[in-house]
Amino acid sequence: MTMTPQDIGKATEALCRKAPVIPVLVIEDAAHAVPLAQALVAGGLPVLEVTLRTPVALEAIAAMSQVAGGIVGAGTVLTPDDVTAARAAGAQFAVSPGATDRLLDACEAADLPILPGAATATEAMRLLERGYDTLKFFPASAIGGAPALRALGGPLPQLRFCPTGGIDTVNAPDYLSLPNVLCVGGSWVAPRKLVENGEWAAITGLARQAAAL
Ligand SMILES: O=C(O)C(=O)C[C@H](O)[C@H](O)COP(=O)(O)O
Repeated sequence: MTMTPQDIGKATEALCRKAPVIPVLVIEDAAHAVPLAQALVAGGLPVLEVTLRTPVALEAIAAMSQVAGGIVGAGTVLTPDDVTAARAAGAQFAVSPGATDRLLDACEAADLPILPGAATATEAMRLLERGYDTLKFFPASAIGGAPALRALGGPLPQLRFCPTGGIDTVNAPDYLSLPNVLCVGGSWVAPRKLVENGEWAAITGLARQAAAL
């Protein structure tokens, strides 16, 4: 089977509409995976992105995929090999800071919906030309934040975004109020210290706050 970019856009848009925030997770200890996923899902954030930036990321994706109510994807997906590995671990979607044709070919062939990253009008236009209309805007705050994304929506109103990078509870509403934003991504709902200390109830509290944005 091969997913079309249009199928992928429908799938990622549905994921982005499930909650206002997709937690971006950097997991250092596989034992944290399940309780962390349970804590976030309990707080109302079902869609979870595990970055492929640590040695245990794939193991964490596999474990978290068993958590009821969770939809687990892989972040920092850069290459076709990452796509194969993420798929095999049970990831239901992929997120990339950017996009290459090789990466998109691999996701389409593997039936793995992807949120490809764009930071400029040209990058967004290239993705749109290929059929992708639901994108990640990265690194959101550093490239102009909500005003930049609002400005892109002028000439490119058909694109929808999940901005990520430097977003927190304070600036998230600026993004979420834009017509071209479906949800935001961010690591603030799972701070390293709380995860290390196993403070799952506190993480559920942060998730609840994020889910209400
Ligand atoms: O690794 C990736 O592909 C990413 O997705 C990068 C993340 O979007 C940022 O690391 C978000 O991090 P914060 O700025 O801490 O919220």
